[in-house]
Amino acid sequence: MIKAGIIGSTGYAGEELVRLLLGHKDVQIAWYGSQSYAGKKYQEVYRNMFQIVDARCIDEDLKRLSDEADVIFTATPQGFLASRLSEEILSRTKVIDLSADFRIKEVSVYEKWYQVQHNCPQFLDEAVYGLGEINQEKIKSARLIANPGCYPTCSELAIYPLLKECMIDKDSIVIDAKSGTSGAGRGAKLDNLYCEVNENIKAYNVATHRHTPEIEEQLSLAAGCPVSVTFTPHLVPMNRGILVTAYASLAKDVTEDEVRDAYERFYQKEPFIRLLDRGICPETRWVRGSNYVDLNFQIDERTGRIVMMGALDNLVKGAAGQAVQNMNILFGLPEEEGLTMAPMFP
Ligand SMILES: NC(=O)C1=CN([C@@H]2O[C@H](COP(=O)(O)OP(=O)(O)OC[C@H]3O[C@@H](n4cnc5c(N)ncnc54)[C@H](OP(=O)(O)O)[C@@H]3O)[C@@H](O)[C@H]2O)C=CC1
Ligand SMILES: CC(=O)N[C@@H](CCC(=O)OP(=O)(O)O)C(=O)O
Repeated sequence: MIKAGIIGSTGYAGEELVRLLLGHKDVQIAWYGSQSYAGKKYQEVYRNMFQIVDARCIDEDLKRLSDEADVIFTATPQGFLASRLSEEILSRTKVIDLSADFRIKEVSVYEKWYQVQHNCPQFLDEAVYGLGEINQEKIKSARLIANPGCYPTCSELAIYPLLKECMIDKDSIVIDAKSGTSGAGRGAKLDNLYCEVNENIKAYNVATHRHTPEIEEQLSLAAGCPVSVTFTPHLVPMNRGILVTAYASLAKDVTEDEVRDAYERFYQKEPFIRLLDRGICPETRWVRGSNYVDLNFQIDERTGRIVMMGALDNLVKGAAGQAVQNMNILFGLPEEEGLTMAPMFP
């Protein structure tokens, strides 16, 4: 049995981790970390866990907790892990971080976009970007995994094969993305009140969203040279889900079959990527509660552009599901273990 500890178990991403790990046959949750609910029963924080989880939340030092877990998930705000990680911790346990602390290799880029000081730059080189579809081999032997962001996961998976195959002009990429409100976490914020979100859709953090450098770094690795993108997120009135619609100019004459071949070649062995049938657009409702990413594309012959589309559940493939997928790869388990649930509907 793998003993797992969760710091930030009371947040939305943390709770989704709890839900998934409870259904994982090779995992036992060793402790439920929380600052504000320390001493309280987890089932009192999340009533869906009534008669399922009897444990109380604990607020303990990460170093001490690392003795009691084979893997620690940190589902905590930006800066938390980077201010506590040490060689001692990494020599005792694997760490899968759901925050952005170790996703971006350049400290100055991280500090500029996240507006926090990075307190642990010595582990940035070692951290592996946990996108299993692209970095599976590196993940296998990692000690520290930087779980990708929700928007970046969807954007990168939709665009990656076509950039890698030089089918699109790297300077022409525009990403329009939409997210449900759980993407903003459980903490009380004015912008996320029912009346602010319901019956509304808005763009936010236009040209300044902190996921931009993460997407650019990963797409640059695919292209083999610097790539910059225009990334615009939108908040939509639903609980879960991310929809990406990305546009780029075609770099050469390609047919629909050639583009489809590229996606199929890249993702043929990937259990969580579903390339939809021709003409079917991804929809968030068809992936909800699952670790699937639905992808498709459409060539616009008239403008010489291609539209690349993706949908995922931000709390599953965009956060906790991807973290469990990474844990499976790290511990040599089948990648799908504990993640084979079908999407829920309605
Ligand atoms: N929501 C999403 O869709 C996604 C989230 N993420 C990332 O996952 C992380 C968690 O996000 P999310 O669950 O949405 O956020 P929430 O605000 O819902 O939860 C944050 C969690 O962090 C804990 N926490 C806050 N401050 C501290 C602290 N100083 N020390 C220890 N624990 C602390 C809180 O615990 P408590 O209050 O009990 O102490 C809570 O459990 C973030 O880094 C986020 O960016 C990544 C991808 C998608
Ligand atoms: C709707 C909403 O507010 N979404 C969040 C998603 C951020 C997130 O999940 O944080 P990571 O950087 O750890 O991926 C946002 O736009 O900030």
